[in-house]
Amino acid sequence: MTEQLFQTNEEMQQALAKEITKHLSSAIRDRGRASLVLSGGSTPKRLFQILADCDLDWAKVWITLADDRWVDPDHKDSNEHLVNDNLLLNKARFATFIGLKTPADNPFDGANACHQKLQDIASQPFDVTLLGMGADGHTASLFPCAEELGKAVEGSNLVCQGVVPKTAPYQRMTLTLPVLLNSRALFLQIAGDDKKEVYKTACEPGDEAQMPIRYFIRQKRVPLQVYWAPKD
Ligand SMILES: O=C1O[C@H](COP(=O)(O)O)[C@@H](O)[C@H](O)[C@H]1O
Repeated sequence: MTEQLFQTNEEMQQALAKEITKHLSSAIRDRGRASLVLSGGSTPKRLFQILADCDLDWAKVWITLADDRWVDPDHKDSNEHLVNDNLLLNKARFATFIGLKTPADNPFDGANACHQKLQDIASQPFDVTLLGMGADGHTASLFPCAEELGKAVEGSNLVCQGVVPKTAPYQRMTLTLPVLLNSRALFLQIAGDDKKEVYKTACEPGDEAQMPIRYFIRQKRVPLQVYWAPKD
């Protein structure tokens, strides 16, 4: 695991964009294509805007989400909406985006169709996975105390799992822990002093199910690269 602390939020966003682009470029060079798994929330918006202008053969890049709220893709709280509005523009408009939302009424009914859509992503293991973290220690939509957490971290035949958080609004779809860890590079992007404290607590001993980010901090499969900066 590595930790990088930046003086400003912009420095972090620029550094992370450079690092992600480097991994995607190597993947394209070595395997002819690349895959990128993104998180939503407020923290990565600027990163997406920077990435949208990065020089990369975006037509060879497949993008999906670590999780999304089960709302229409044009809803203001949809992670798909965030990606559409901030990343899939300019140079990055040639990328192939596969969202998690389906027309089903809820993520449980939508799980099979979502699983099928994700089979189309052209490069697995994922080349880059970007995680965020909530104030309750959730990451992706692996929420503490959610009934579905056990299934989502143990994995099954499905790559995704419907979740009803007890600590946040909206039903969600999340990629499962084994699928998220099936990545060549894994980044955790967090901003603000409050999140730094949550992260410090997560690094201490304690139940993983209480702070699911611990599954990623403690695993040995792929080094977790932590990027932190003030909110600005
Ligand atoms: O609910 C979510 O929140 C987390 C963190 O969001 P932020 O606003 O604190 O940056 C995010 O990682 C996750 O993808 C999203 O669904």
